[in-house]
Amino acid sequence: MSMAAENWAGLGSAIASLMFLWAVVRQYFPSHLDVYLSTYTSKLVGLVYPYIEITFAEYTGERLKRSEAYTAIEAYLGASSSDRAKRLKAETDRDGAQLVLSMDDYEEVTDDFQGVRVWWTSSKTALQARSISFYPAPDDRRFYRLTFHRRHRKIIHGTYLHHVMEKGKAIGVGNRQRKLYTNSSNYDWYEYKKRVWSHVPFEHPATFDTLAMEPDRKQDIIQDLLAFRESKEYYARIGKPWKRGYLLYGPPGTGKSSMIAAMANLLDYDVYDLELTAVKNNTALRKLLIETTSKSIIVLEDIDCSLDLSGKRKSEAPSERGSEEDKEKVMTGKDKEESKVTLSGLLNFIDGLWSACGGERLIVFTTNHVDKLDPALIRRGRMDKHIELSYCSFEGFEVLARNYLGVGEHPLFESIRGLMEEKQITPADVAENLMRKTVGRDAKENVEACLQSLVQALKECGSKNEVETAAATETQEAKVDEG
Ligand SMILES: Nc1ncnc2c1ncn2[C@@H]1O[C@H](COP(=O)(O)OP(=O)(O)OP(=O)(O)O)[C@@H](O)[C@H]1O
Ligand SMILES: [Mg+2]
Repeated sequence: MSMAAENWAGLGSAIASLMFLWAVVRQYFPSHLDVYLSTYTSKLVGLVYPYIEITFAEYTGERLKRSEAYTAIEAYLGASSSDRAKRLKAETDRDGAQLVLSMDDYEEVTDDFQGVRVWWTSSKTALQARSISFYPAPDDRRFYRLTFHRRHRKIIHGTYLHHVMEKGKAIGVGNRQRKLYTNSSNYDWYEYKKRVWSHVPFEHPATFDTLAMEPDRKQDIIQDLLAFRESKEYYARIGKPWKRGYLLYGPPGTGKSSMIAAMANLLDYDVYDLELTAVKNNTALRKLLIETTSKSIIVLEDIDCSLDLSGKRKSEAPSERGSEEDKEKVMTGKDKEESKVTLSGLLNFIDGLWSACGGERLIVFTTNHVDKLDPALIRRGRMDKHIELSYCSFEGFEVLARNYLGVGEHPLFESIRGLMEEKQITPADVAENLMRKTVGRDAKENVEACLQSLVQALKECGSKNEVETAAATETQEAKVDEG
């Protein structure tokens, strides 16, 4: 089969050369005859050349977006051809973090699938010089061409192409460098459009193992996240967009941001850090959401500070289902100049009205003052899981001691347990005390010094009762002021 196929392929290229000659000659024909001629030539070629070709161009349509099919084929061929193709090209990925191999231009590789042989070639056509354009364009149009015998048409259309896409996408996901996106406006000249998100590689090292938290709660969150990731069919069946909202609340330094990084590392997701105060209005907010990709966590940190979302809507707008106008009115408060994102805009954002474009997104809010948020914002269905991150417990301390000092027990642990029961200290403060004190000191001495410093810090901390009384007085005073 292979020899015969090679012969046919040779014949194919001879015919292609003839066609090229023909194309040159044809220019001198009157145009109405030209249409007939092209139809008959393709029919003639079809009779003697039993191969079918499919072309996958790198850019389609308005050339704004790289074709997904092309990217998947590139990854598929890159992985499967690297030991077969004679010429490969190596490029660093966009962040320069790793080398990606792919077939060089004009290279051909064969692929066998369920007993069927196909040929892939990579090629490019040079673009004609453009008139002066605002956006610089690349000089070439690249494409992959798949050639196969027409008797295999069914298997190629039915299963092979699907196999290539699935495999290519999986390889692409495995290869990718995860990213941390932020919403600042900048132009990306190479993608010919204004990008709403800019990104850097995401390299936060926090994991659930390094997070100080009670083991049961930690396990519960991990299970919840993993279940979410595997629930594509489930969400489709119950008719909900495949997304889940998390509200993380608690005092500063209790690990909210660290937990988000741990979530991203656990699920292998990208992170979109949405700075709400930099978003001009609801339309801009929608655009941002549309531009997010799946397998990502969209984070809104310190939501109580980002906007005046402090439950005013409740007192001014009579019901949660108040008219759109009511909602708009309330949120465009004092900061008109800075951001005109309204509460209803934000609610729509969360409800995923605009997330028709694929699923698998987590939305995470963090706040220090959960009581200040509008209940509509954090009701179940919007923020499905509420997680309180609080002062460090002894169990939390044990995690930190293992991480920072590599010790699971020590004579000082007992007094630390006692102190922790009555004092309030944040995990951030505990962590700070457990940081290595001096370089070169012997490990045992260092452990001792760190734990002593923690004991000292605990002694200086406010006791739980004192802190609670102070907080209550503060709230009381605030209420009197408002009154
Ligand atoms: N639960 C925790 N487990 C491990 N480390 C923690 C934890 N909480 C805080 N830390 C340490 O303290 C530092 C600050 O924590 P983080 O930024 O996560 O706090 P936060 O809750 O987001 O605070 P803020 O409300 O001010 O944003 C982290 O770099 C981390 O090292
Ligand atoms: Mg934080």
